[in-house]
Amino acid sequence: MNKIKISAVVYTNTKPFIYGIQKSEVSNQISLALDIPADCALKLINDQVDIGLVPVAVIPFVQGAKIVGDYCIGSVGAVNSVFILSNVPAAEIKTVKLDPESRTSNKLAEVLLKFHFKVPVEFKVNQDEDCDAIVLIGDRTFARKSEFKYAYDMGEEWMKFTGLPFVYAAWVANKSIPTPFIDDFNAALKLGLAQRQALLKELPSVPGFDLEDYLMNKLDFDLTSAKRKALNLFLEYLKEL
Ligand SMILES: C=C(O[C@@H]1C=C(C(=O)O)C=C[C@H]1O)C(=O)O
Repeated sequence: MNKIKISAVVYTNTKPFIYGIQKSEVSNQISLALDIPADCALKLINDQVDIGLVPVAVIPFVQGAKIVGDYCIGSVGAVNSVFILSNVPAAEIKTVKLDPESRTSNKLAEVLLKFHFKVPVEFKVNQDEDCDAIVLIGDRTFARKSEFKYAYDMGEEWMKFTGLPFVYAAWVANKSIPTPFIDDFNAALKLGLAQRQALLKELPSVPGFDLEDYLMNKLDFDLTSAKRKALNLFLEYLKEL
């Protein structure tokens, strides 16, 4: 049988899922690549993979997109790895440099600055530009908050704005995948989440960053109905940008 091709996020936030997959039989049916989120998105859109842990902002661009399984990369309030970092308060931000590795959080920054902070801002993709603020996600944010006067945690700001949790990335298929595979895959994800303490013992510590709090408390992996509601609301806001 052909293997199911999967692209998953290379950051620490996805390690519980990878741990569960590697410890499960289903790994024999998978060809797994670890990519930055922007590349997970590209691979799923271009049909180079069958399933991706993709930034939710790209779901409208995936033909035949179907969310699979019961898990995601999400948070209920602060996530501690998705930031607008700045030396001026939000009200004074005029230019923001986007994170080339991100697709969701770049758009979340646009939504929050326009509808929550209500400041008109110019967004730059050129990494050489000098800006008032930057969007930064993933492991590159670990222990970097204190370098800036203001660190807006976008999970926390979204919660203040909408009263809802948030979904950054979801497992999305671009074609019909056999249900028995999805069931086994979902069970592997669940196993990995249940074994986060064992995983933490294997991960190198990060000075100035509480990895246990991040994986056990800040990240919230259950794709609940409140998170699905938040996802639909976020996709609606994207149409208003
Ligand atoms: C919580 C995070 O969620 C992520 C943010 C993403 C994005 O902004 O496009 C995509 C995948 C996730 O890795 C993070 O990377 O810190």
